[in-house]
Amino acid sequence: MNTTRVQEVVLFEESRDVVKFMYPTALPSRQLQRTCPPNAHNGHLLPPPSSPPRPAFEKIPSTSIRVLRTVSALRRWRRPHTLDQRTVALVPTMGALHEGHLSLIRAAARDNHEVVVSIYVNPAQFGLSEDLESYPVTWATDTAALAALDRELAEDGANLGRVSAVFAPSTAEMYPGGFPGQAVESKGSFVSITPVGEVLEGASRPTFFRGVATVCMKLFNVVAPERVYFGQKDVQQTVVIRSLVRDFLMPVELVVGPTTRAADGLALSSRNVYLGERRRRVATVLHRALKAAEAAYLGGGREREVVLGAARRVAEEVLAEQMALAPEERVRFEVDYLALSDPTTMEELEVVDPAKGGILSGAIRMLPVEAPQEGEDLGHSGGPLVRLIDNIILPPS
Ligand SMILES: Nc1ncnc2c1ncn2[C@@H]1O[C@H](COP(=O)(O)OP(=O)(O)OP(=O)(O)O)[C@@H](O)[C@H]1O
Ligand SMILES: CC(C)(CO)[C@@H](O)C(=O)[O-]
Ligand code: BAL
Repeated sequence: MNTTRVQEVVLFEESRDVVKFMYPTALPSRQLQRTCPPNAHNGHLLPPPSSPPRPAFEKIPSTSIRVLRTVSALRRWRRPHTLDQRTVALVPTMGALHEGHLSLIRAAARDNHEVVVSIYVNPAQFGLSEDLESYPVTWATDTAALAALDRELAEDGANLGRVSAVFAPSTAEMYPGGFPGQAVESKGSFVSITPVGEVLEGASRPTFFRGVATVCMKLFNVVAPERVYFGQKDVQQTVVIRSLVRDFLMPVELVVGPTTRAADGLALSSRNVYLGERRRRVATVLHRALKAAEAAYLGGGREREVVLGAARRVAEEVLAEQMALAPEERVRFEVDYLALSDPTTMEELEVVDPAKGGILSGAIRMLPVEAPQEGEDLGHSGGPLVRLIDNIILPPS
């Protein structure tokens, strides 16, 4: 077999995009010269002077953060980092960025040379009757937040990297086979992670984890990150992603960041913008209920009824208080579920094994306000039904 060593020749270099071509060094130098176009100089190939200027790369203004909109542009951007052994982290998001997202990006920048933030509202994870059409899209404020965060990261010498790129593909890029089905029975190329994707959030949103696993598989394939960063706020999603990575032998490390909360305990979430002022005040009920369950566990409770009973009582008390108010003041909500689960499978537990710990989680539906008042802030999109989730980890003792 002919074993030839290769030499890298930089074809062109713009900003951080370097495209390298491989030439066999075993070729005699005259042959090597003939292989190269006539504008080659000292091994570097320069564009001919008459060639039209290449379009500038799209960047977030006043930053070096690249905006990449196609799979091929992302792969082109990625290639030199593989050759240079620079670690790449991916923080997948659906935009409408808040401090929770920024905390994940900070964690990614601490330990990786390059950080890619994806902003993509993935239709496949929205059920047919869910809020795909009204999901907040806030590109201008998102890019401003990333620019400000990038400046902050640059000033902190402890970080290995900064925000390198935003991947903001279209649905045609992400689903080349056509718009993905949102119905349970839709056909298409989907990744299903069961049984963990079928319980709790998966039971309430039957296409949700199929859509999440499918889009994350695509994002991981395109970005080829060494590490991916997800938030504990969506705890079942982290369990699904852990299974995806394990079962499809994906060479990526999953890092889970803690839930960022508002001062009153409400978990930050892009969907909080739907709440409006009246419902925002009551939306802490889920966190308060889970805290009561946590206190029951820390006080020695181990049985499901003891732990979850404490959470249910809080939810019932808050609802009773609200229902005692006039329709123009009150806030109605429904508890979708409160659960005590195994931390690795999300299977519901009858009794917590303190050596393993558990996950307390829940979802509530905040119903649209009754009797809206003149000028009342009803929230984004007129204040539709909002489904909120939250969780607390019961650590092993
Ligand atoms: N409060 C938070 N703290 C830490 N991470 C979070 C928080 N909220 C969201 N994340 C994480 O950010 C990533 C992107 O989430 P996403 O863009 O769906 O935001 P979101 O606020 O969860 O939106 P939604 O309201 O649609 O659930 C996910 O890994 C998610 O877990
Ligand atoms: C992981 C994710 C970006 C996939 O669309 C989404 O589910 C989210 O934002 O949590
Ligand atoms: N944060 C999870 C995305 C979703 O609820 O669709």
